[in-house]
Amino acid sequence: MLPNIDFTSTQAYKYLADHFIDIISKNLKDLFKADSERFNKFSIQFNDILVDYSKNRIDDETVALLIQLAKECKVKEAAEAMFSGEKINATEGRPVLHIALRNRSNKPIYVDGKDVMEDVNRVLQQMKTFSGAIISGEWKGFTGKAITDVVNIGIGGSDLGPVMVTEALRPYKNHLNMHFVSNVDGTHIAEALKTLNPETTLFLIASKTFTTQETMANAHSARDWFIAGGGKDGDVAKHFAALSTNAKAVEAFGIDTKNMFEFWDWVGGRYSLWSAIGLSIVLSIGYENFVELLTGAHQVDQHFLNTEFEENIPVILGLIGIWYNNFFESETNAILPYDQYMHRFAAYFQQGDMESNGKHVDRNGNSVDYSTGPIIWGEPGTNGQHAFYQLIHQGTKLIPCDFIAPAQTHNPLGEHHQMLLSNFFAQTEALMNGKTREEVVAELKASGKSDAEIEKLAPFKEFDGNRPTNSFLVKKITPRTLGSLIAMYEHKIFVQGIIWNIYSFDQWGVELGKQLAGKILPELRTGDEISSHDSSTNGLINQYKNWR
Ligand SMILES: O=P(O)(O)OC[C@H]1O[C@H](O)[C@@H](O)[C@@H](O)[C@@H]1O
Repeated sequence: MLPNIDFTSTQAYKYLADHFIDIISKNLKDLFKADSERFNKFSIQFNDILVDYSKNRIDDETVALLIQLAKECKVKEAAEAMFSGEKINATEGRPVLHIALRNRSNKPIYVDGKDVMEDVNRVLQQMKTFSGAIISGEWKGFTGKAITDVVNIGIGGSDLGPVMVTEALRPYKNHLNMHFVSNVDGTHIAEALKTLNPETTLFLIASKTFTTQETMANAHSARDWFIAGGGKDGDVAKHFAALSTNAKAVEAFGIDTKNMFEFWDWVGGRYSLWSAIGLSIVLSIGYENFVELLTGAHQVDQHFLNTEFEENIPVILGLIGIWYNNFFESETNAILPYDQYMHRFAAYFQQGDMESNGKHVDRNGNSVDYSTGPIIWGEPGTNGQHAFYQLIHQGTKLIPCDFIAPAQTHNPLGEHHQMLLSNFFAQTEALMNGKTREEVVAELKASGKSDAEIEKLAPFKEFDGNRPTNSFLVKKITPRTLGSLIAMYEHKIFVQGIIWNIYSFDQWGVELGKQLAGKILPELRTGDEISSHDSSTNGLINQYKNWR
């Protein structure tokens, strides 16, 4: 059972509310000046990842009170409930066990009396054998040629994780060309198929439920293309595999269940890249590297479960997020990787975080009167600097930012990497220090401006600073460090969901739109004028019919 505590009625929350008044008047710059140990105190190194959270609007007391909050909200007990296979996803009646998928210790984890590790290891072995045959070229297509291209057809959790990881780990990839098709917009699959040859293409139909409209439509179009390209029904087994929890639907689609890579209802879609859904990752970087990814995540799982809160990265990150969300009332959180290969990292955690904690009903079924999950967004640096950083530096909104950068690049090229990292360090420093009126004036004077000009310009060139950031300095982006980074964010989201007293592992909010689209589709099939909706929806549908 998960704890069920209103965090706003805890002692710690009350103390934090008082303490907040004290903190808002403090400037980060001064906090650094006042404490030479600040960086040492507020940074944690975990293997090859250094997490520096010292540039946050916190002091010793803030951290102590936030930790008290986590304790009062029984975060540790909740983590233990998750790790031991309790059905903590109560609205779906399921355990939450992505940690089992990367449980490299193989310590048994029981669900309804059965050790799930047997199933996990069986499917991992199946992925190893299959990927080995495809990568080596031993597996032949219907005309006897080896596979050259792999198309993962899936959406949401069955797409974003595999895309993010295969992109982030491109330096580890083999000769296979990877393609990802998610959107039901026919353009997505049409463009992907343009360059492909049915004789050498393998499709992975990735869907936990195997009922998702977008994925099924794309899968059927892929199958039609395959048949039109000379494949026979009997050849489908050589070119289609399914990654799913729904064996019946896989069979009904015509995919041999021998080519089905199973996972289980205790794996949430947005936490599934560690499962059979990761087959495209395995095909792209090889099984050994996939195991490294799992290992990196497993190490963080152990860290999260066993480390005191003071040194516990996901707990600290989660608490700092709550500090901004519920006291500073910041609404968003930017994720800014200074690594081109990580360009889908923010998109991945848009689903990871917003689908998990974008909930306004607490675990008692009541509407909450406090703010929950933040809006997650971001783009890789330095591109973001030339687009939206203006608002982060000088806008009216407080935007806590996560900066992520590798110390070593996979592409040493002249001074590129040093330039990139100089921007990373400079941005976090600038956001903290800002630029005072005196500094602006001195600079303008030095450039020869008149006093009148200086007076006019100075307000626009001033930066308040005091803008918070977390810095993640990673020795190098490898399968292992990436696995660790992802797991840190996953558990951060967990910590926050526990404190907000919401259910982080269901996603009822995606249902309504799906249901309505299901009702509207038949209306679009006819030429009749539609009048069954509100006037806006009717008007749009009828104009669409006029124009199509
Ligand atoms: O893997 P599936 O079943 O196709 O679901 C794909 C996606 O569908 C919905 O949008 C949600 O339930 C997501 O969490 C899920 O990732």
